[in-house]
Amino acid sequence: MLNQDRGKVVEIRGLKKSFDDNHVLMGVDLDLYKGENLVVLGKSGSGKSVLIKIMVGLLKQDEGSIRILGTDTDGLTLKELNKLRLKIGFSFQHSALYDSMTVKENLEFPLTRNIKGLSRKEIDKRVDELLDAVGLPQSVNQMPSELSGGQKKRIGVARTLILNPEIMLYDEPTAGLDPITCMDINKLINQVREQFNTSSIVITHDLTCAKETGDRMTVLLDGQFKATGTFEEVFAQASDQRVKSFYDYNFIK
Ligand SMILES: Nc1ncnc2c1ncn2[C@@H]1O[C@H](COP(=O)(O)OP(=O)(O)OP(=O)(O)O)[C@@H](O)[C@H]1O
Repeated sequence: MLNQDRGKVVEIRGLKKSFDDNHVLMGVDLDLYKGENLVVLGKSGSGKSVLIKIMVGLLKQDEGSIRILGTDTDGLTLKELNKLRLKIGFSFQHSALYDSMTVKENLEFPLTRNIKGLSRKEIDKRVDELLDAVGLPQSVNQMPSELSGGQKKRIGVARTLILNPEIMLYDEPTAGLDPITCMDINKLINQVREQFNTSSIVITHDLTCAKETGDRMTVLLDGQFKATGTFEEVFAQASDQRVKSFYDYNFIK
């Protein structure tokens, strides 16, 4: 079945955001379909993180509407917004693990904070499931400082998944990693989609990551999406010279 036939989990229309004279988003439309990985490409400073932060309510848009899992975010009370947020997993660029906690404690933290009354056995089971899913069961008692960059990303993904989100937002998942580890993380993103039935937005400027993980991609340029489609549609048929040059800089021909 085509992803488009499964319905939308995110629908953004006419999103605008400026910081004084810095007009970052200037009328952005975005659809995320159930079960797809959508890649948002854009150079540094183009507004990718601002878009994601608005989606999870960390920033407020100036104009435009956001519909997530059938709910319009505008006008929600804080309680309603927090409930919706639990269905969105935000995997931060720098993993955002707590340095003073073990891997197990890092994973338990969002679980016990958001779901009351879980037994010790249930918590341990969920932590074990997630560590297995990201291939790091042996790291359960390690401290973040003992993990490699790629391992930290995996634990960050496990921690994001622990609340069973329907939507995953990956912010620069391969930033700062060597090419082999990037490949592993790309595989993990695809595996997470299959195993946890998530729909995902992957924010990146890594074209290999985009090609490996994206069913569709869209390029953020000058505050708007300039091209949307499959990797081939966006880059082979690009009419915008800046979209083309984005490709040329990433791939040595
Ligand atoms: N809270 C803020 N206050 C003022 N300006 C901001 C704020 N957050 C972001 N900006 C500005 O918005 C623009 C887009 O920033 P953003 O972090 O979204 O870029 P990005 O595309 O994610 O870049 P990168 O790939 O480097 O992370 C930048 O010019 C940045 O300075």
